[in-house]
Amino acid sequence: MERALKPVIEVKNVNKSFGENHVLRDFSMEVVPGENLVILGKSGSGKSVLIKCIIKLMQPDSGQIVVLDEDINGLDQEELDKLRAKVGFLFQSNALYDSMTVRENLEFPLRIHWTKEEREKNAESAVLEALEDVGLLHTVNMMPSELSGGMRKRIALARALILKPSVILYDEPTTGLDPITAREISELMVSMQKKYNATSVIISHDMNCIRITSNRVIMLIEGRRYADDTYENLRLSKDPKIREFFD
Ligand SMILES: Nc1ncnc2c1ncn2[C@@H]1O[C@H](COP(=O)(O)OP(=O)(O)OP(=O)(O)O)[C@@H](O)[C@H]1O
Repeated sequence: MERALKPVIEVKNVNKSFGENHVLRDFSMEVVPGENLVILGKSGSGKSVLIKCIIKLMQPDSGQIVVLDEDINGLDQEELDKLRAKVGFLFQSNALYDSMTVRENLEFPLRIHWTKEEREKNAESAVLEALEDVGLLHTVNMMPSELSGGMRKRIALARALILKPSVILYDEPTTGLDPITAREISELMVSMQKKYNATSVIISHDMNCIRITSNRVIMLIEGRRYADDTYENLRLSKDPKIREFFD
């Protein structure tokens, strides 16, 4: 019998509370190589808390998280930095530096994770390739303030991809965009996943984005994994809690 693919991310029995607010309740999931997994949940259901725990911007109260074979709880800062080079993160806010050009924004991860020699040799071609990937080569010397919301999102995506991560985490990638731009970004996410053969975890409640990007959807309700299925099967579900997202 063929062995199941080894998960890229394993979240095991994670709990996270803020005072009386029990956000994640014994939450577990596995993400396998090459899939685009969407975490769907209402506002305030704990999606961002989960993704922050995965990248160790936040500490769970209990449970275990393993990313690319590393139990992240046991990592020191240096090991964590190494792991983060393999995990791209697209923030909801884009988190671009307004005082830096597009080129400087894209060089930022290289400054953290590459040596001076590596940067001198490869930074320019990496920046240009990442910009070409997202169709914005001509913006290399522009400031983020000169770009539209959709363009800023593309630049943030280029920056998340520049180190060619094996895992990409997307926090509500289409929030705040008009429907046409949102669709373009969703399609770009799929083509980037194909080009780099990355594994993606996407937090979203944009049903169109989920339809375009997902291979599988986990529904987070009251801190638990309420459903775990394809978009199409969930769309056909008669469960009222699931229907709420589609109707
Ligand atoms: N640092 C924090 N301190 C206290 N409470 C927090 C903190 N971060 C998140 N929370 C709480 O955890 C719950 C889940 O928040 P989270 O941001 O994960 O929601 P979400 O599902 O991502 O929502 P949205 O779709 O609106 O972004 C909320 O009740 C929120 O108030």
